[in-house]
Amino acid sequence: MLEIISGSSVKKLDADFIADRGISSHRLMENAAQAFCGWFEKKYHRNDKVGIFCGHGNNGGDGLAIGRLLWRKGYDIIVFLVGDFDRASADCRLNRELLPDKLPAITMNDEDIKHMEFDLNVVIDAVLGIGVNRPLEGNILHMITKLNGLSEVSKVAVDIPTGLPSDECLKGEAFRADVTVSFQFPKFSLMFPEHAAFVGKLHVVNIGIDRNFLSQFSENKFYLQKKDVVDRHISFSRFSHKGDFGRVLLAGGSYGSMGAIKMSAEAALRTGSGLAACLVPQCGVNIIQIALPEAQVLSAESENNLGKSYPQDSLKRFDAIGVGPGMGTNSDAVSFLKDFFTRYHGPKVIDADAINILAKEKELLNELDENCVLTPHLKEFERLVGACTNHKERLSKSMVFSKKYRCIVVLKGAHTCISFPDGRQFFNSTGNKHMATGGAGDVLTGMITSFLGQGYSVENATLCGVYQHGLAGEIASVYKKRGTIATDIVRAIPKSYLVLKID
Ligand SMILES: NC(=O)C1=CN([C@@H]2O[C@H](COP(=O)(O)OP(=O)(O)OC[C@H]3O[C@@H](n4cnc5c(N)ncnc54)[C@H](OP(=O)(O)O)[C@@H]3O)[C@@H](O)[C@H]2O)[C@H](O)CC1
Ligand SMILES: [K+]
Repeated sequence: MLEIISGSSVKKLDADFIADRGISSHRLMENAAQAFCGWFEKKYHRNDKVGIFCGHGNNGGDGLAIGRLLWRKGYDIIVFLVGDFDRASADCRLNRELLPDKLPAITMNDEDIKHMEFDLNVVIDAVLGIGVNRPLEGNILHMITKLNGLSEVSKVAVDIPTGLPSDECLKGEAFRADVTVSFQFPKFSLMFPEHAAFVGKLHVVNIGIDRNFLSQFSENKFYLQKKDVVDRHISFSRFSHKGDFGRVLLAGGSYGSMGAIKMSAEAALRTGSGLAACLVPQCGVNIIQIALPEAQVLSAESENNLGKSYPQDSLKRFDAIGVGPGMGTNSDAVSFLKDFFTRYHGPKVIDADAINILAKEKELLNELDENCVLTPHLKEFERLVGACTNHKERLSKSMVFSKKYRCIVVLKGAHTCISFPDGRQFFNSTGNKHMATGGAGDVLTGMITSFLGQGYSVENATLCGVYQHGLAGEIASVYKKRGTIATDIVRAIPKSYLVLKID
């Protein structure tokens, strides 16, 4: 499991690692540069014109080493020196000395920055890394603003885009990367949705600091990747029957919002549930039966919203229940939820309007069962806990909430964060902007509910559900791009199993 460690600890981590392994800091920088180049070579051609913008700290040192290595491999490289090289760090200075004489290196003063026309296909940003300690200004600000304005240029940030603090929210300007190649682990602030436009795609390369070593610096924050979920899946045998794959119920829907519960139930079936049923108000019965013939339908007595009268006794048939999608928040829906909380104490996912009801009726929070899963998007979460000034605050409040109510909070968004009551937070690595579409959350509810019904522990169900939902979104959007809709994500769930090599 890849740790996310705060930037303030990285200096100590580097120093301890170097001392422990008896290597030089220059060697570690060389490892970082090699790892970057290994990634770069797979993406870019030797006839691309590559400009590497280097500052005077170790991030600049990385950039200079990258320049040397790529130049040796035959890339067309120009190095631009941006910063105060009289104050260069030791490894930056050494890498500057190691630059081959024939490799052009141009010192940029403010006039050059203003007037220079860049004829480049690729810009590599190695001006500042995690050492940034104030908003950009002067030369560096002008340089970064100019680079951000270049069009039809591929922009790559080394470790972290220049200007982004590693653990805080951005104040001022930063480099807007298409891709950020971060060393060893993603820096915490790369997980913030406010920074998505600066980070671009995130890629993490290994620079040789092993997991065991990193774990000494653990801050209980983890980056959730493919290898972390594969072993969490249950294998079923050829003798498995419908019951083994779990019976789940999705409760919700209201007049005009029946699609939400249909998508949740369909997602549960595509995730592998042996049986999925929908509990809907009367107006939804025919809709669900026609739209999703594989689902059973249970009807509440009321016409347009779930209400207090519904087939209560049938709840015990289900191995897991997802509640909330399309449910509405009127008084009928509130009385349904209150009744449901008193009757069903099995594994459950609480989403959408069920969360909105919790936000309105705060005393209901005390009825939450230990280990229930809440899946708010950012707005729903703030309705629950109050307005937050930024994502860092949201993340800290979601941890506090999870500990207080002993529940699992899935804070949805780019790098969905899953908080567990023991203080661990997992940040998802899958998914993309094309998943920001109505109904995507209903699909996630169906998937997590399905895994709970299949007998996964709540931890495994949540981590597998979030990871695979993002993966299905990536698969769905390969050709559909911004035309991707939630049912495309549902249809891509089977293929996500193929990618994970799970049958
Ligand atoms: N394990 C790893 O991840 C490794 C990372 N490496 C790389 O090292 C950088 C971090 O290097 P560091 O030297 O600590 O920091 P920076 O390169 O980011 O630069 C720090 C210098 O920048 C000055 N500074 C800070 N803020 C500003 C600003 N807004 N404007 C101008 N200058 C600024 C600061 O000096 P001051 O005295 O002026 O405050 C520093 O001199 C990491 O990101 C990786 O890329 C290693 O290569 C290997 C291991
Ligand atoms: K950088």
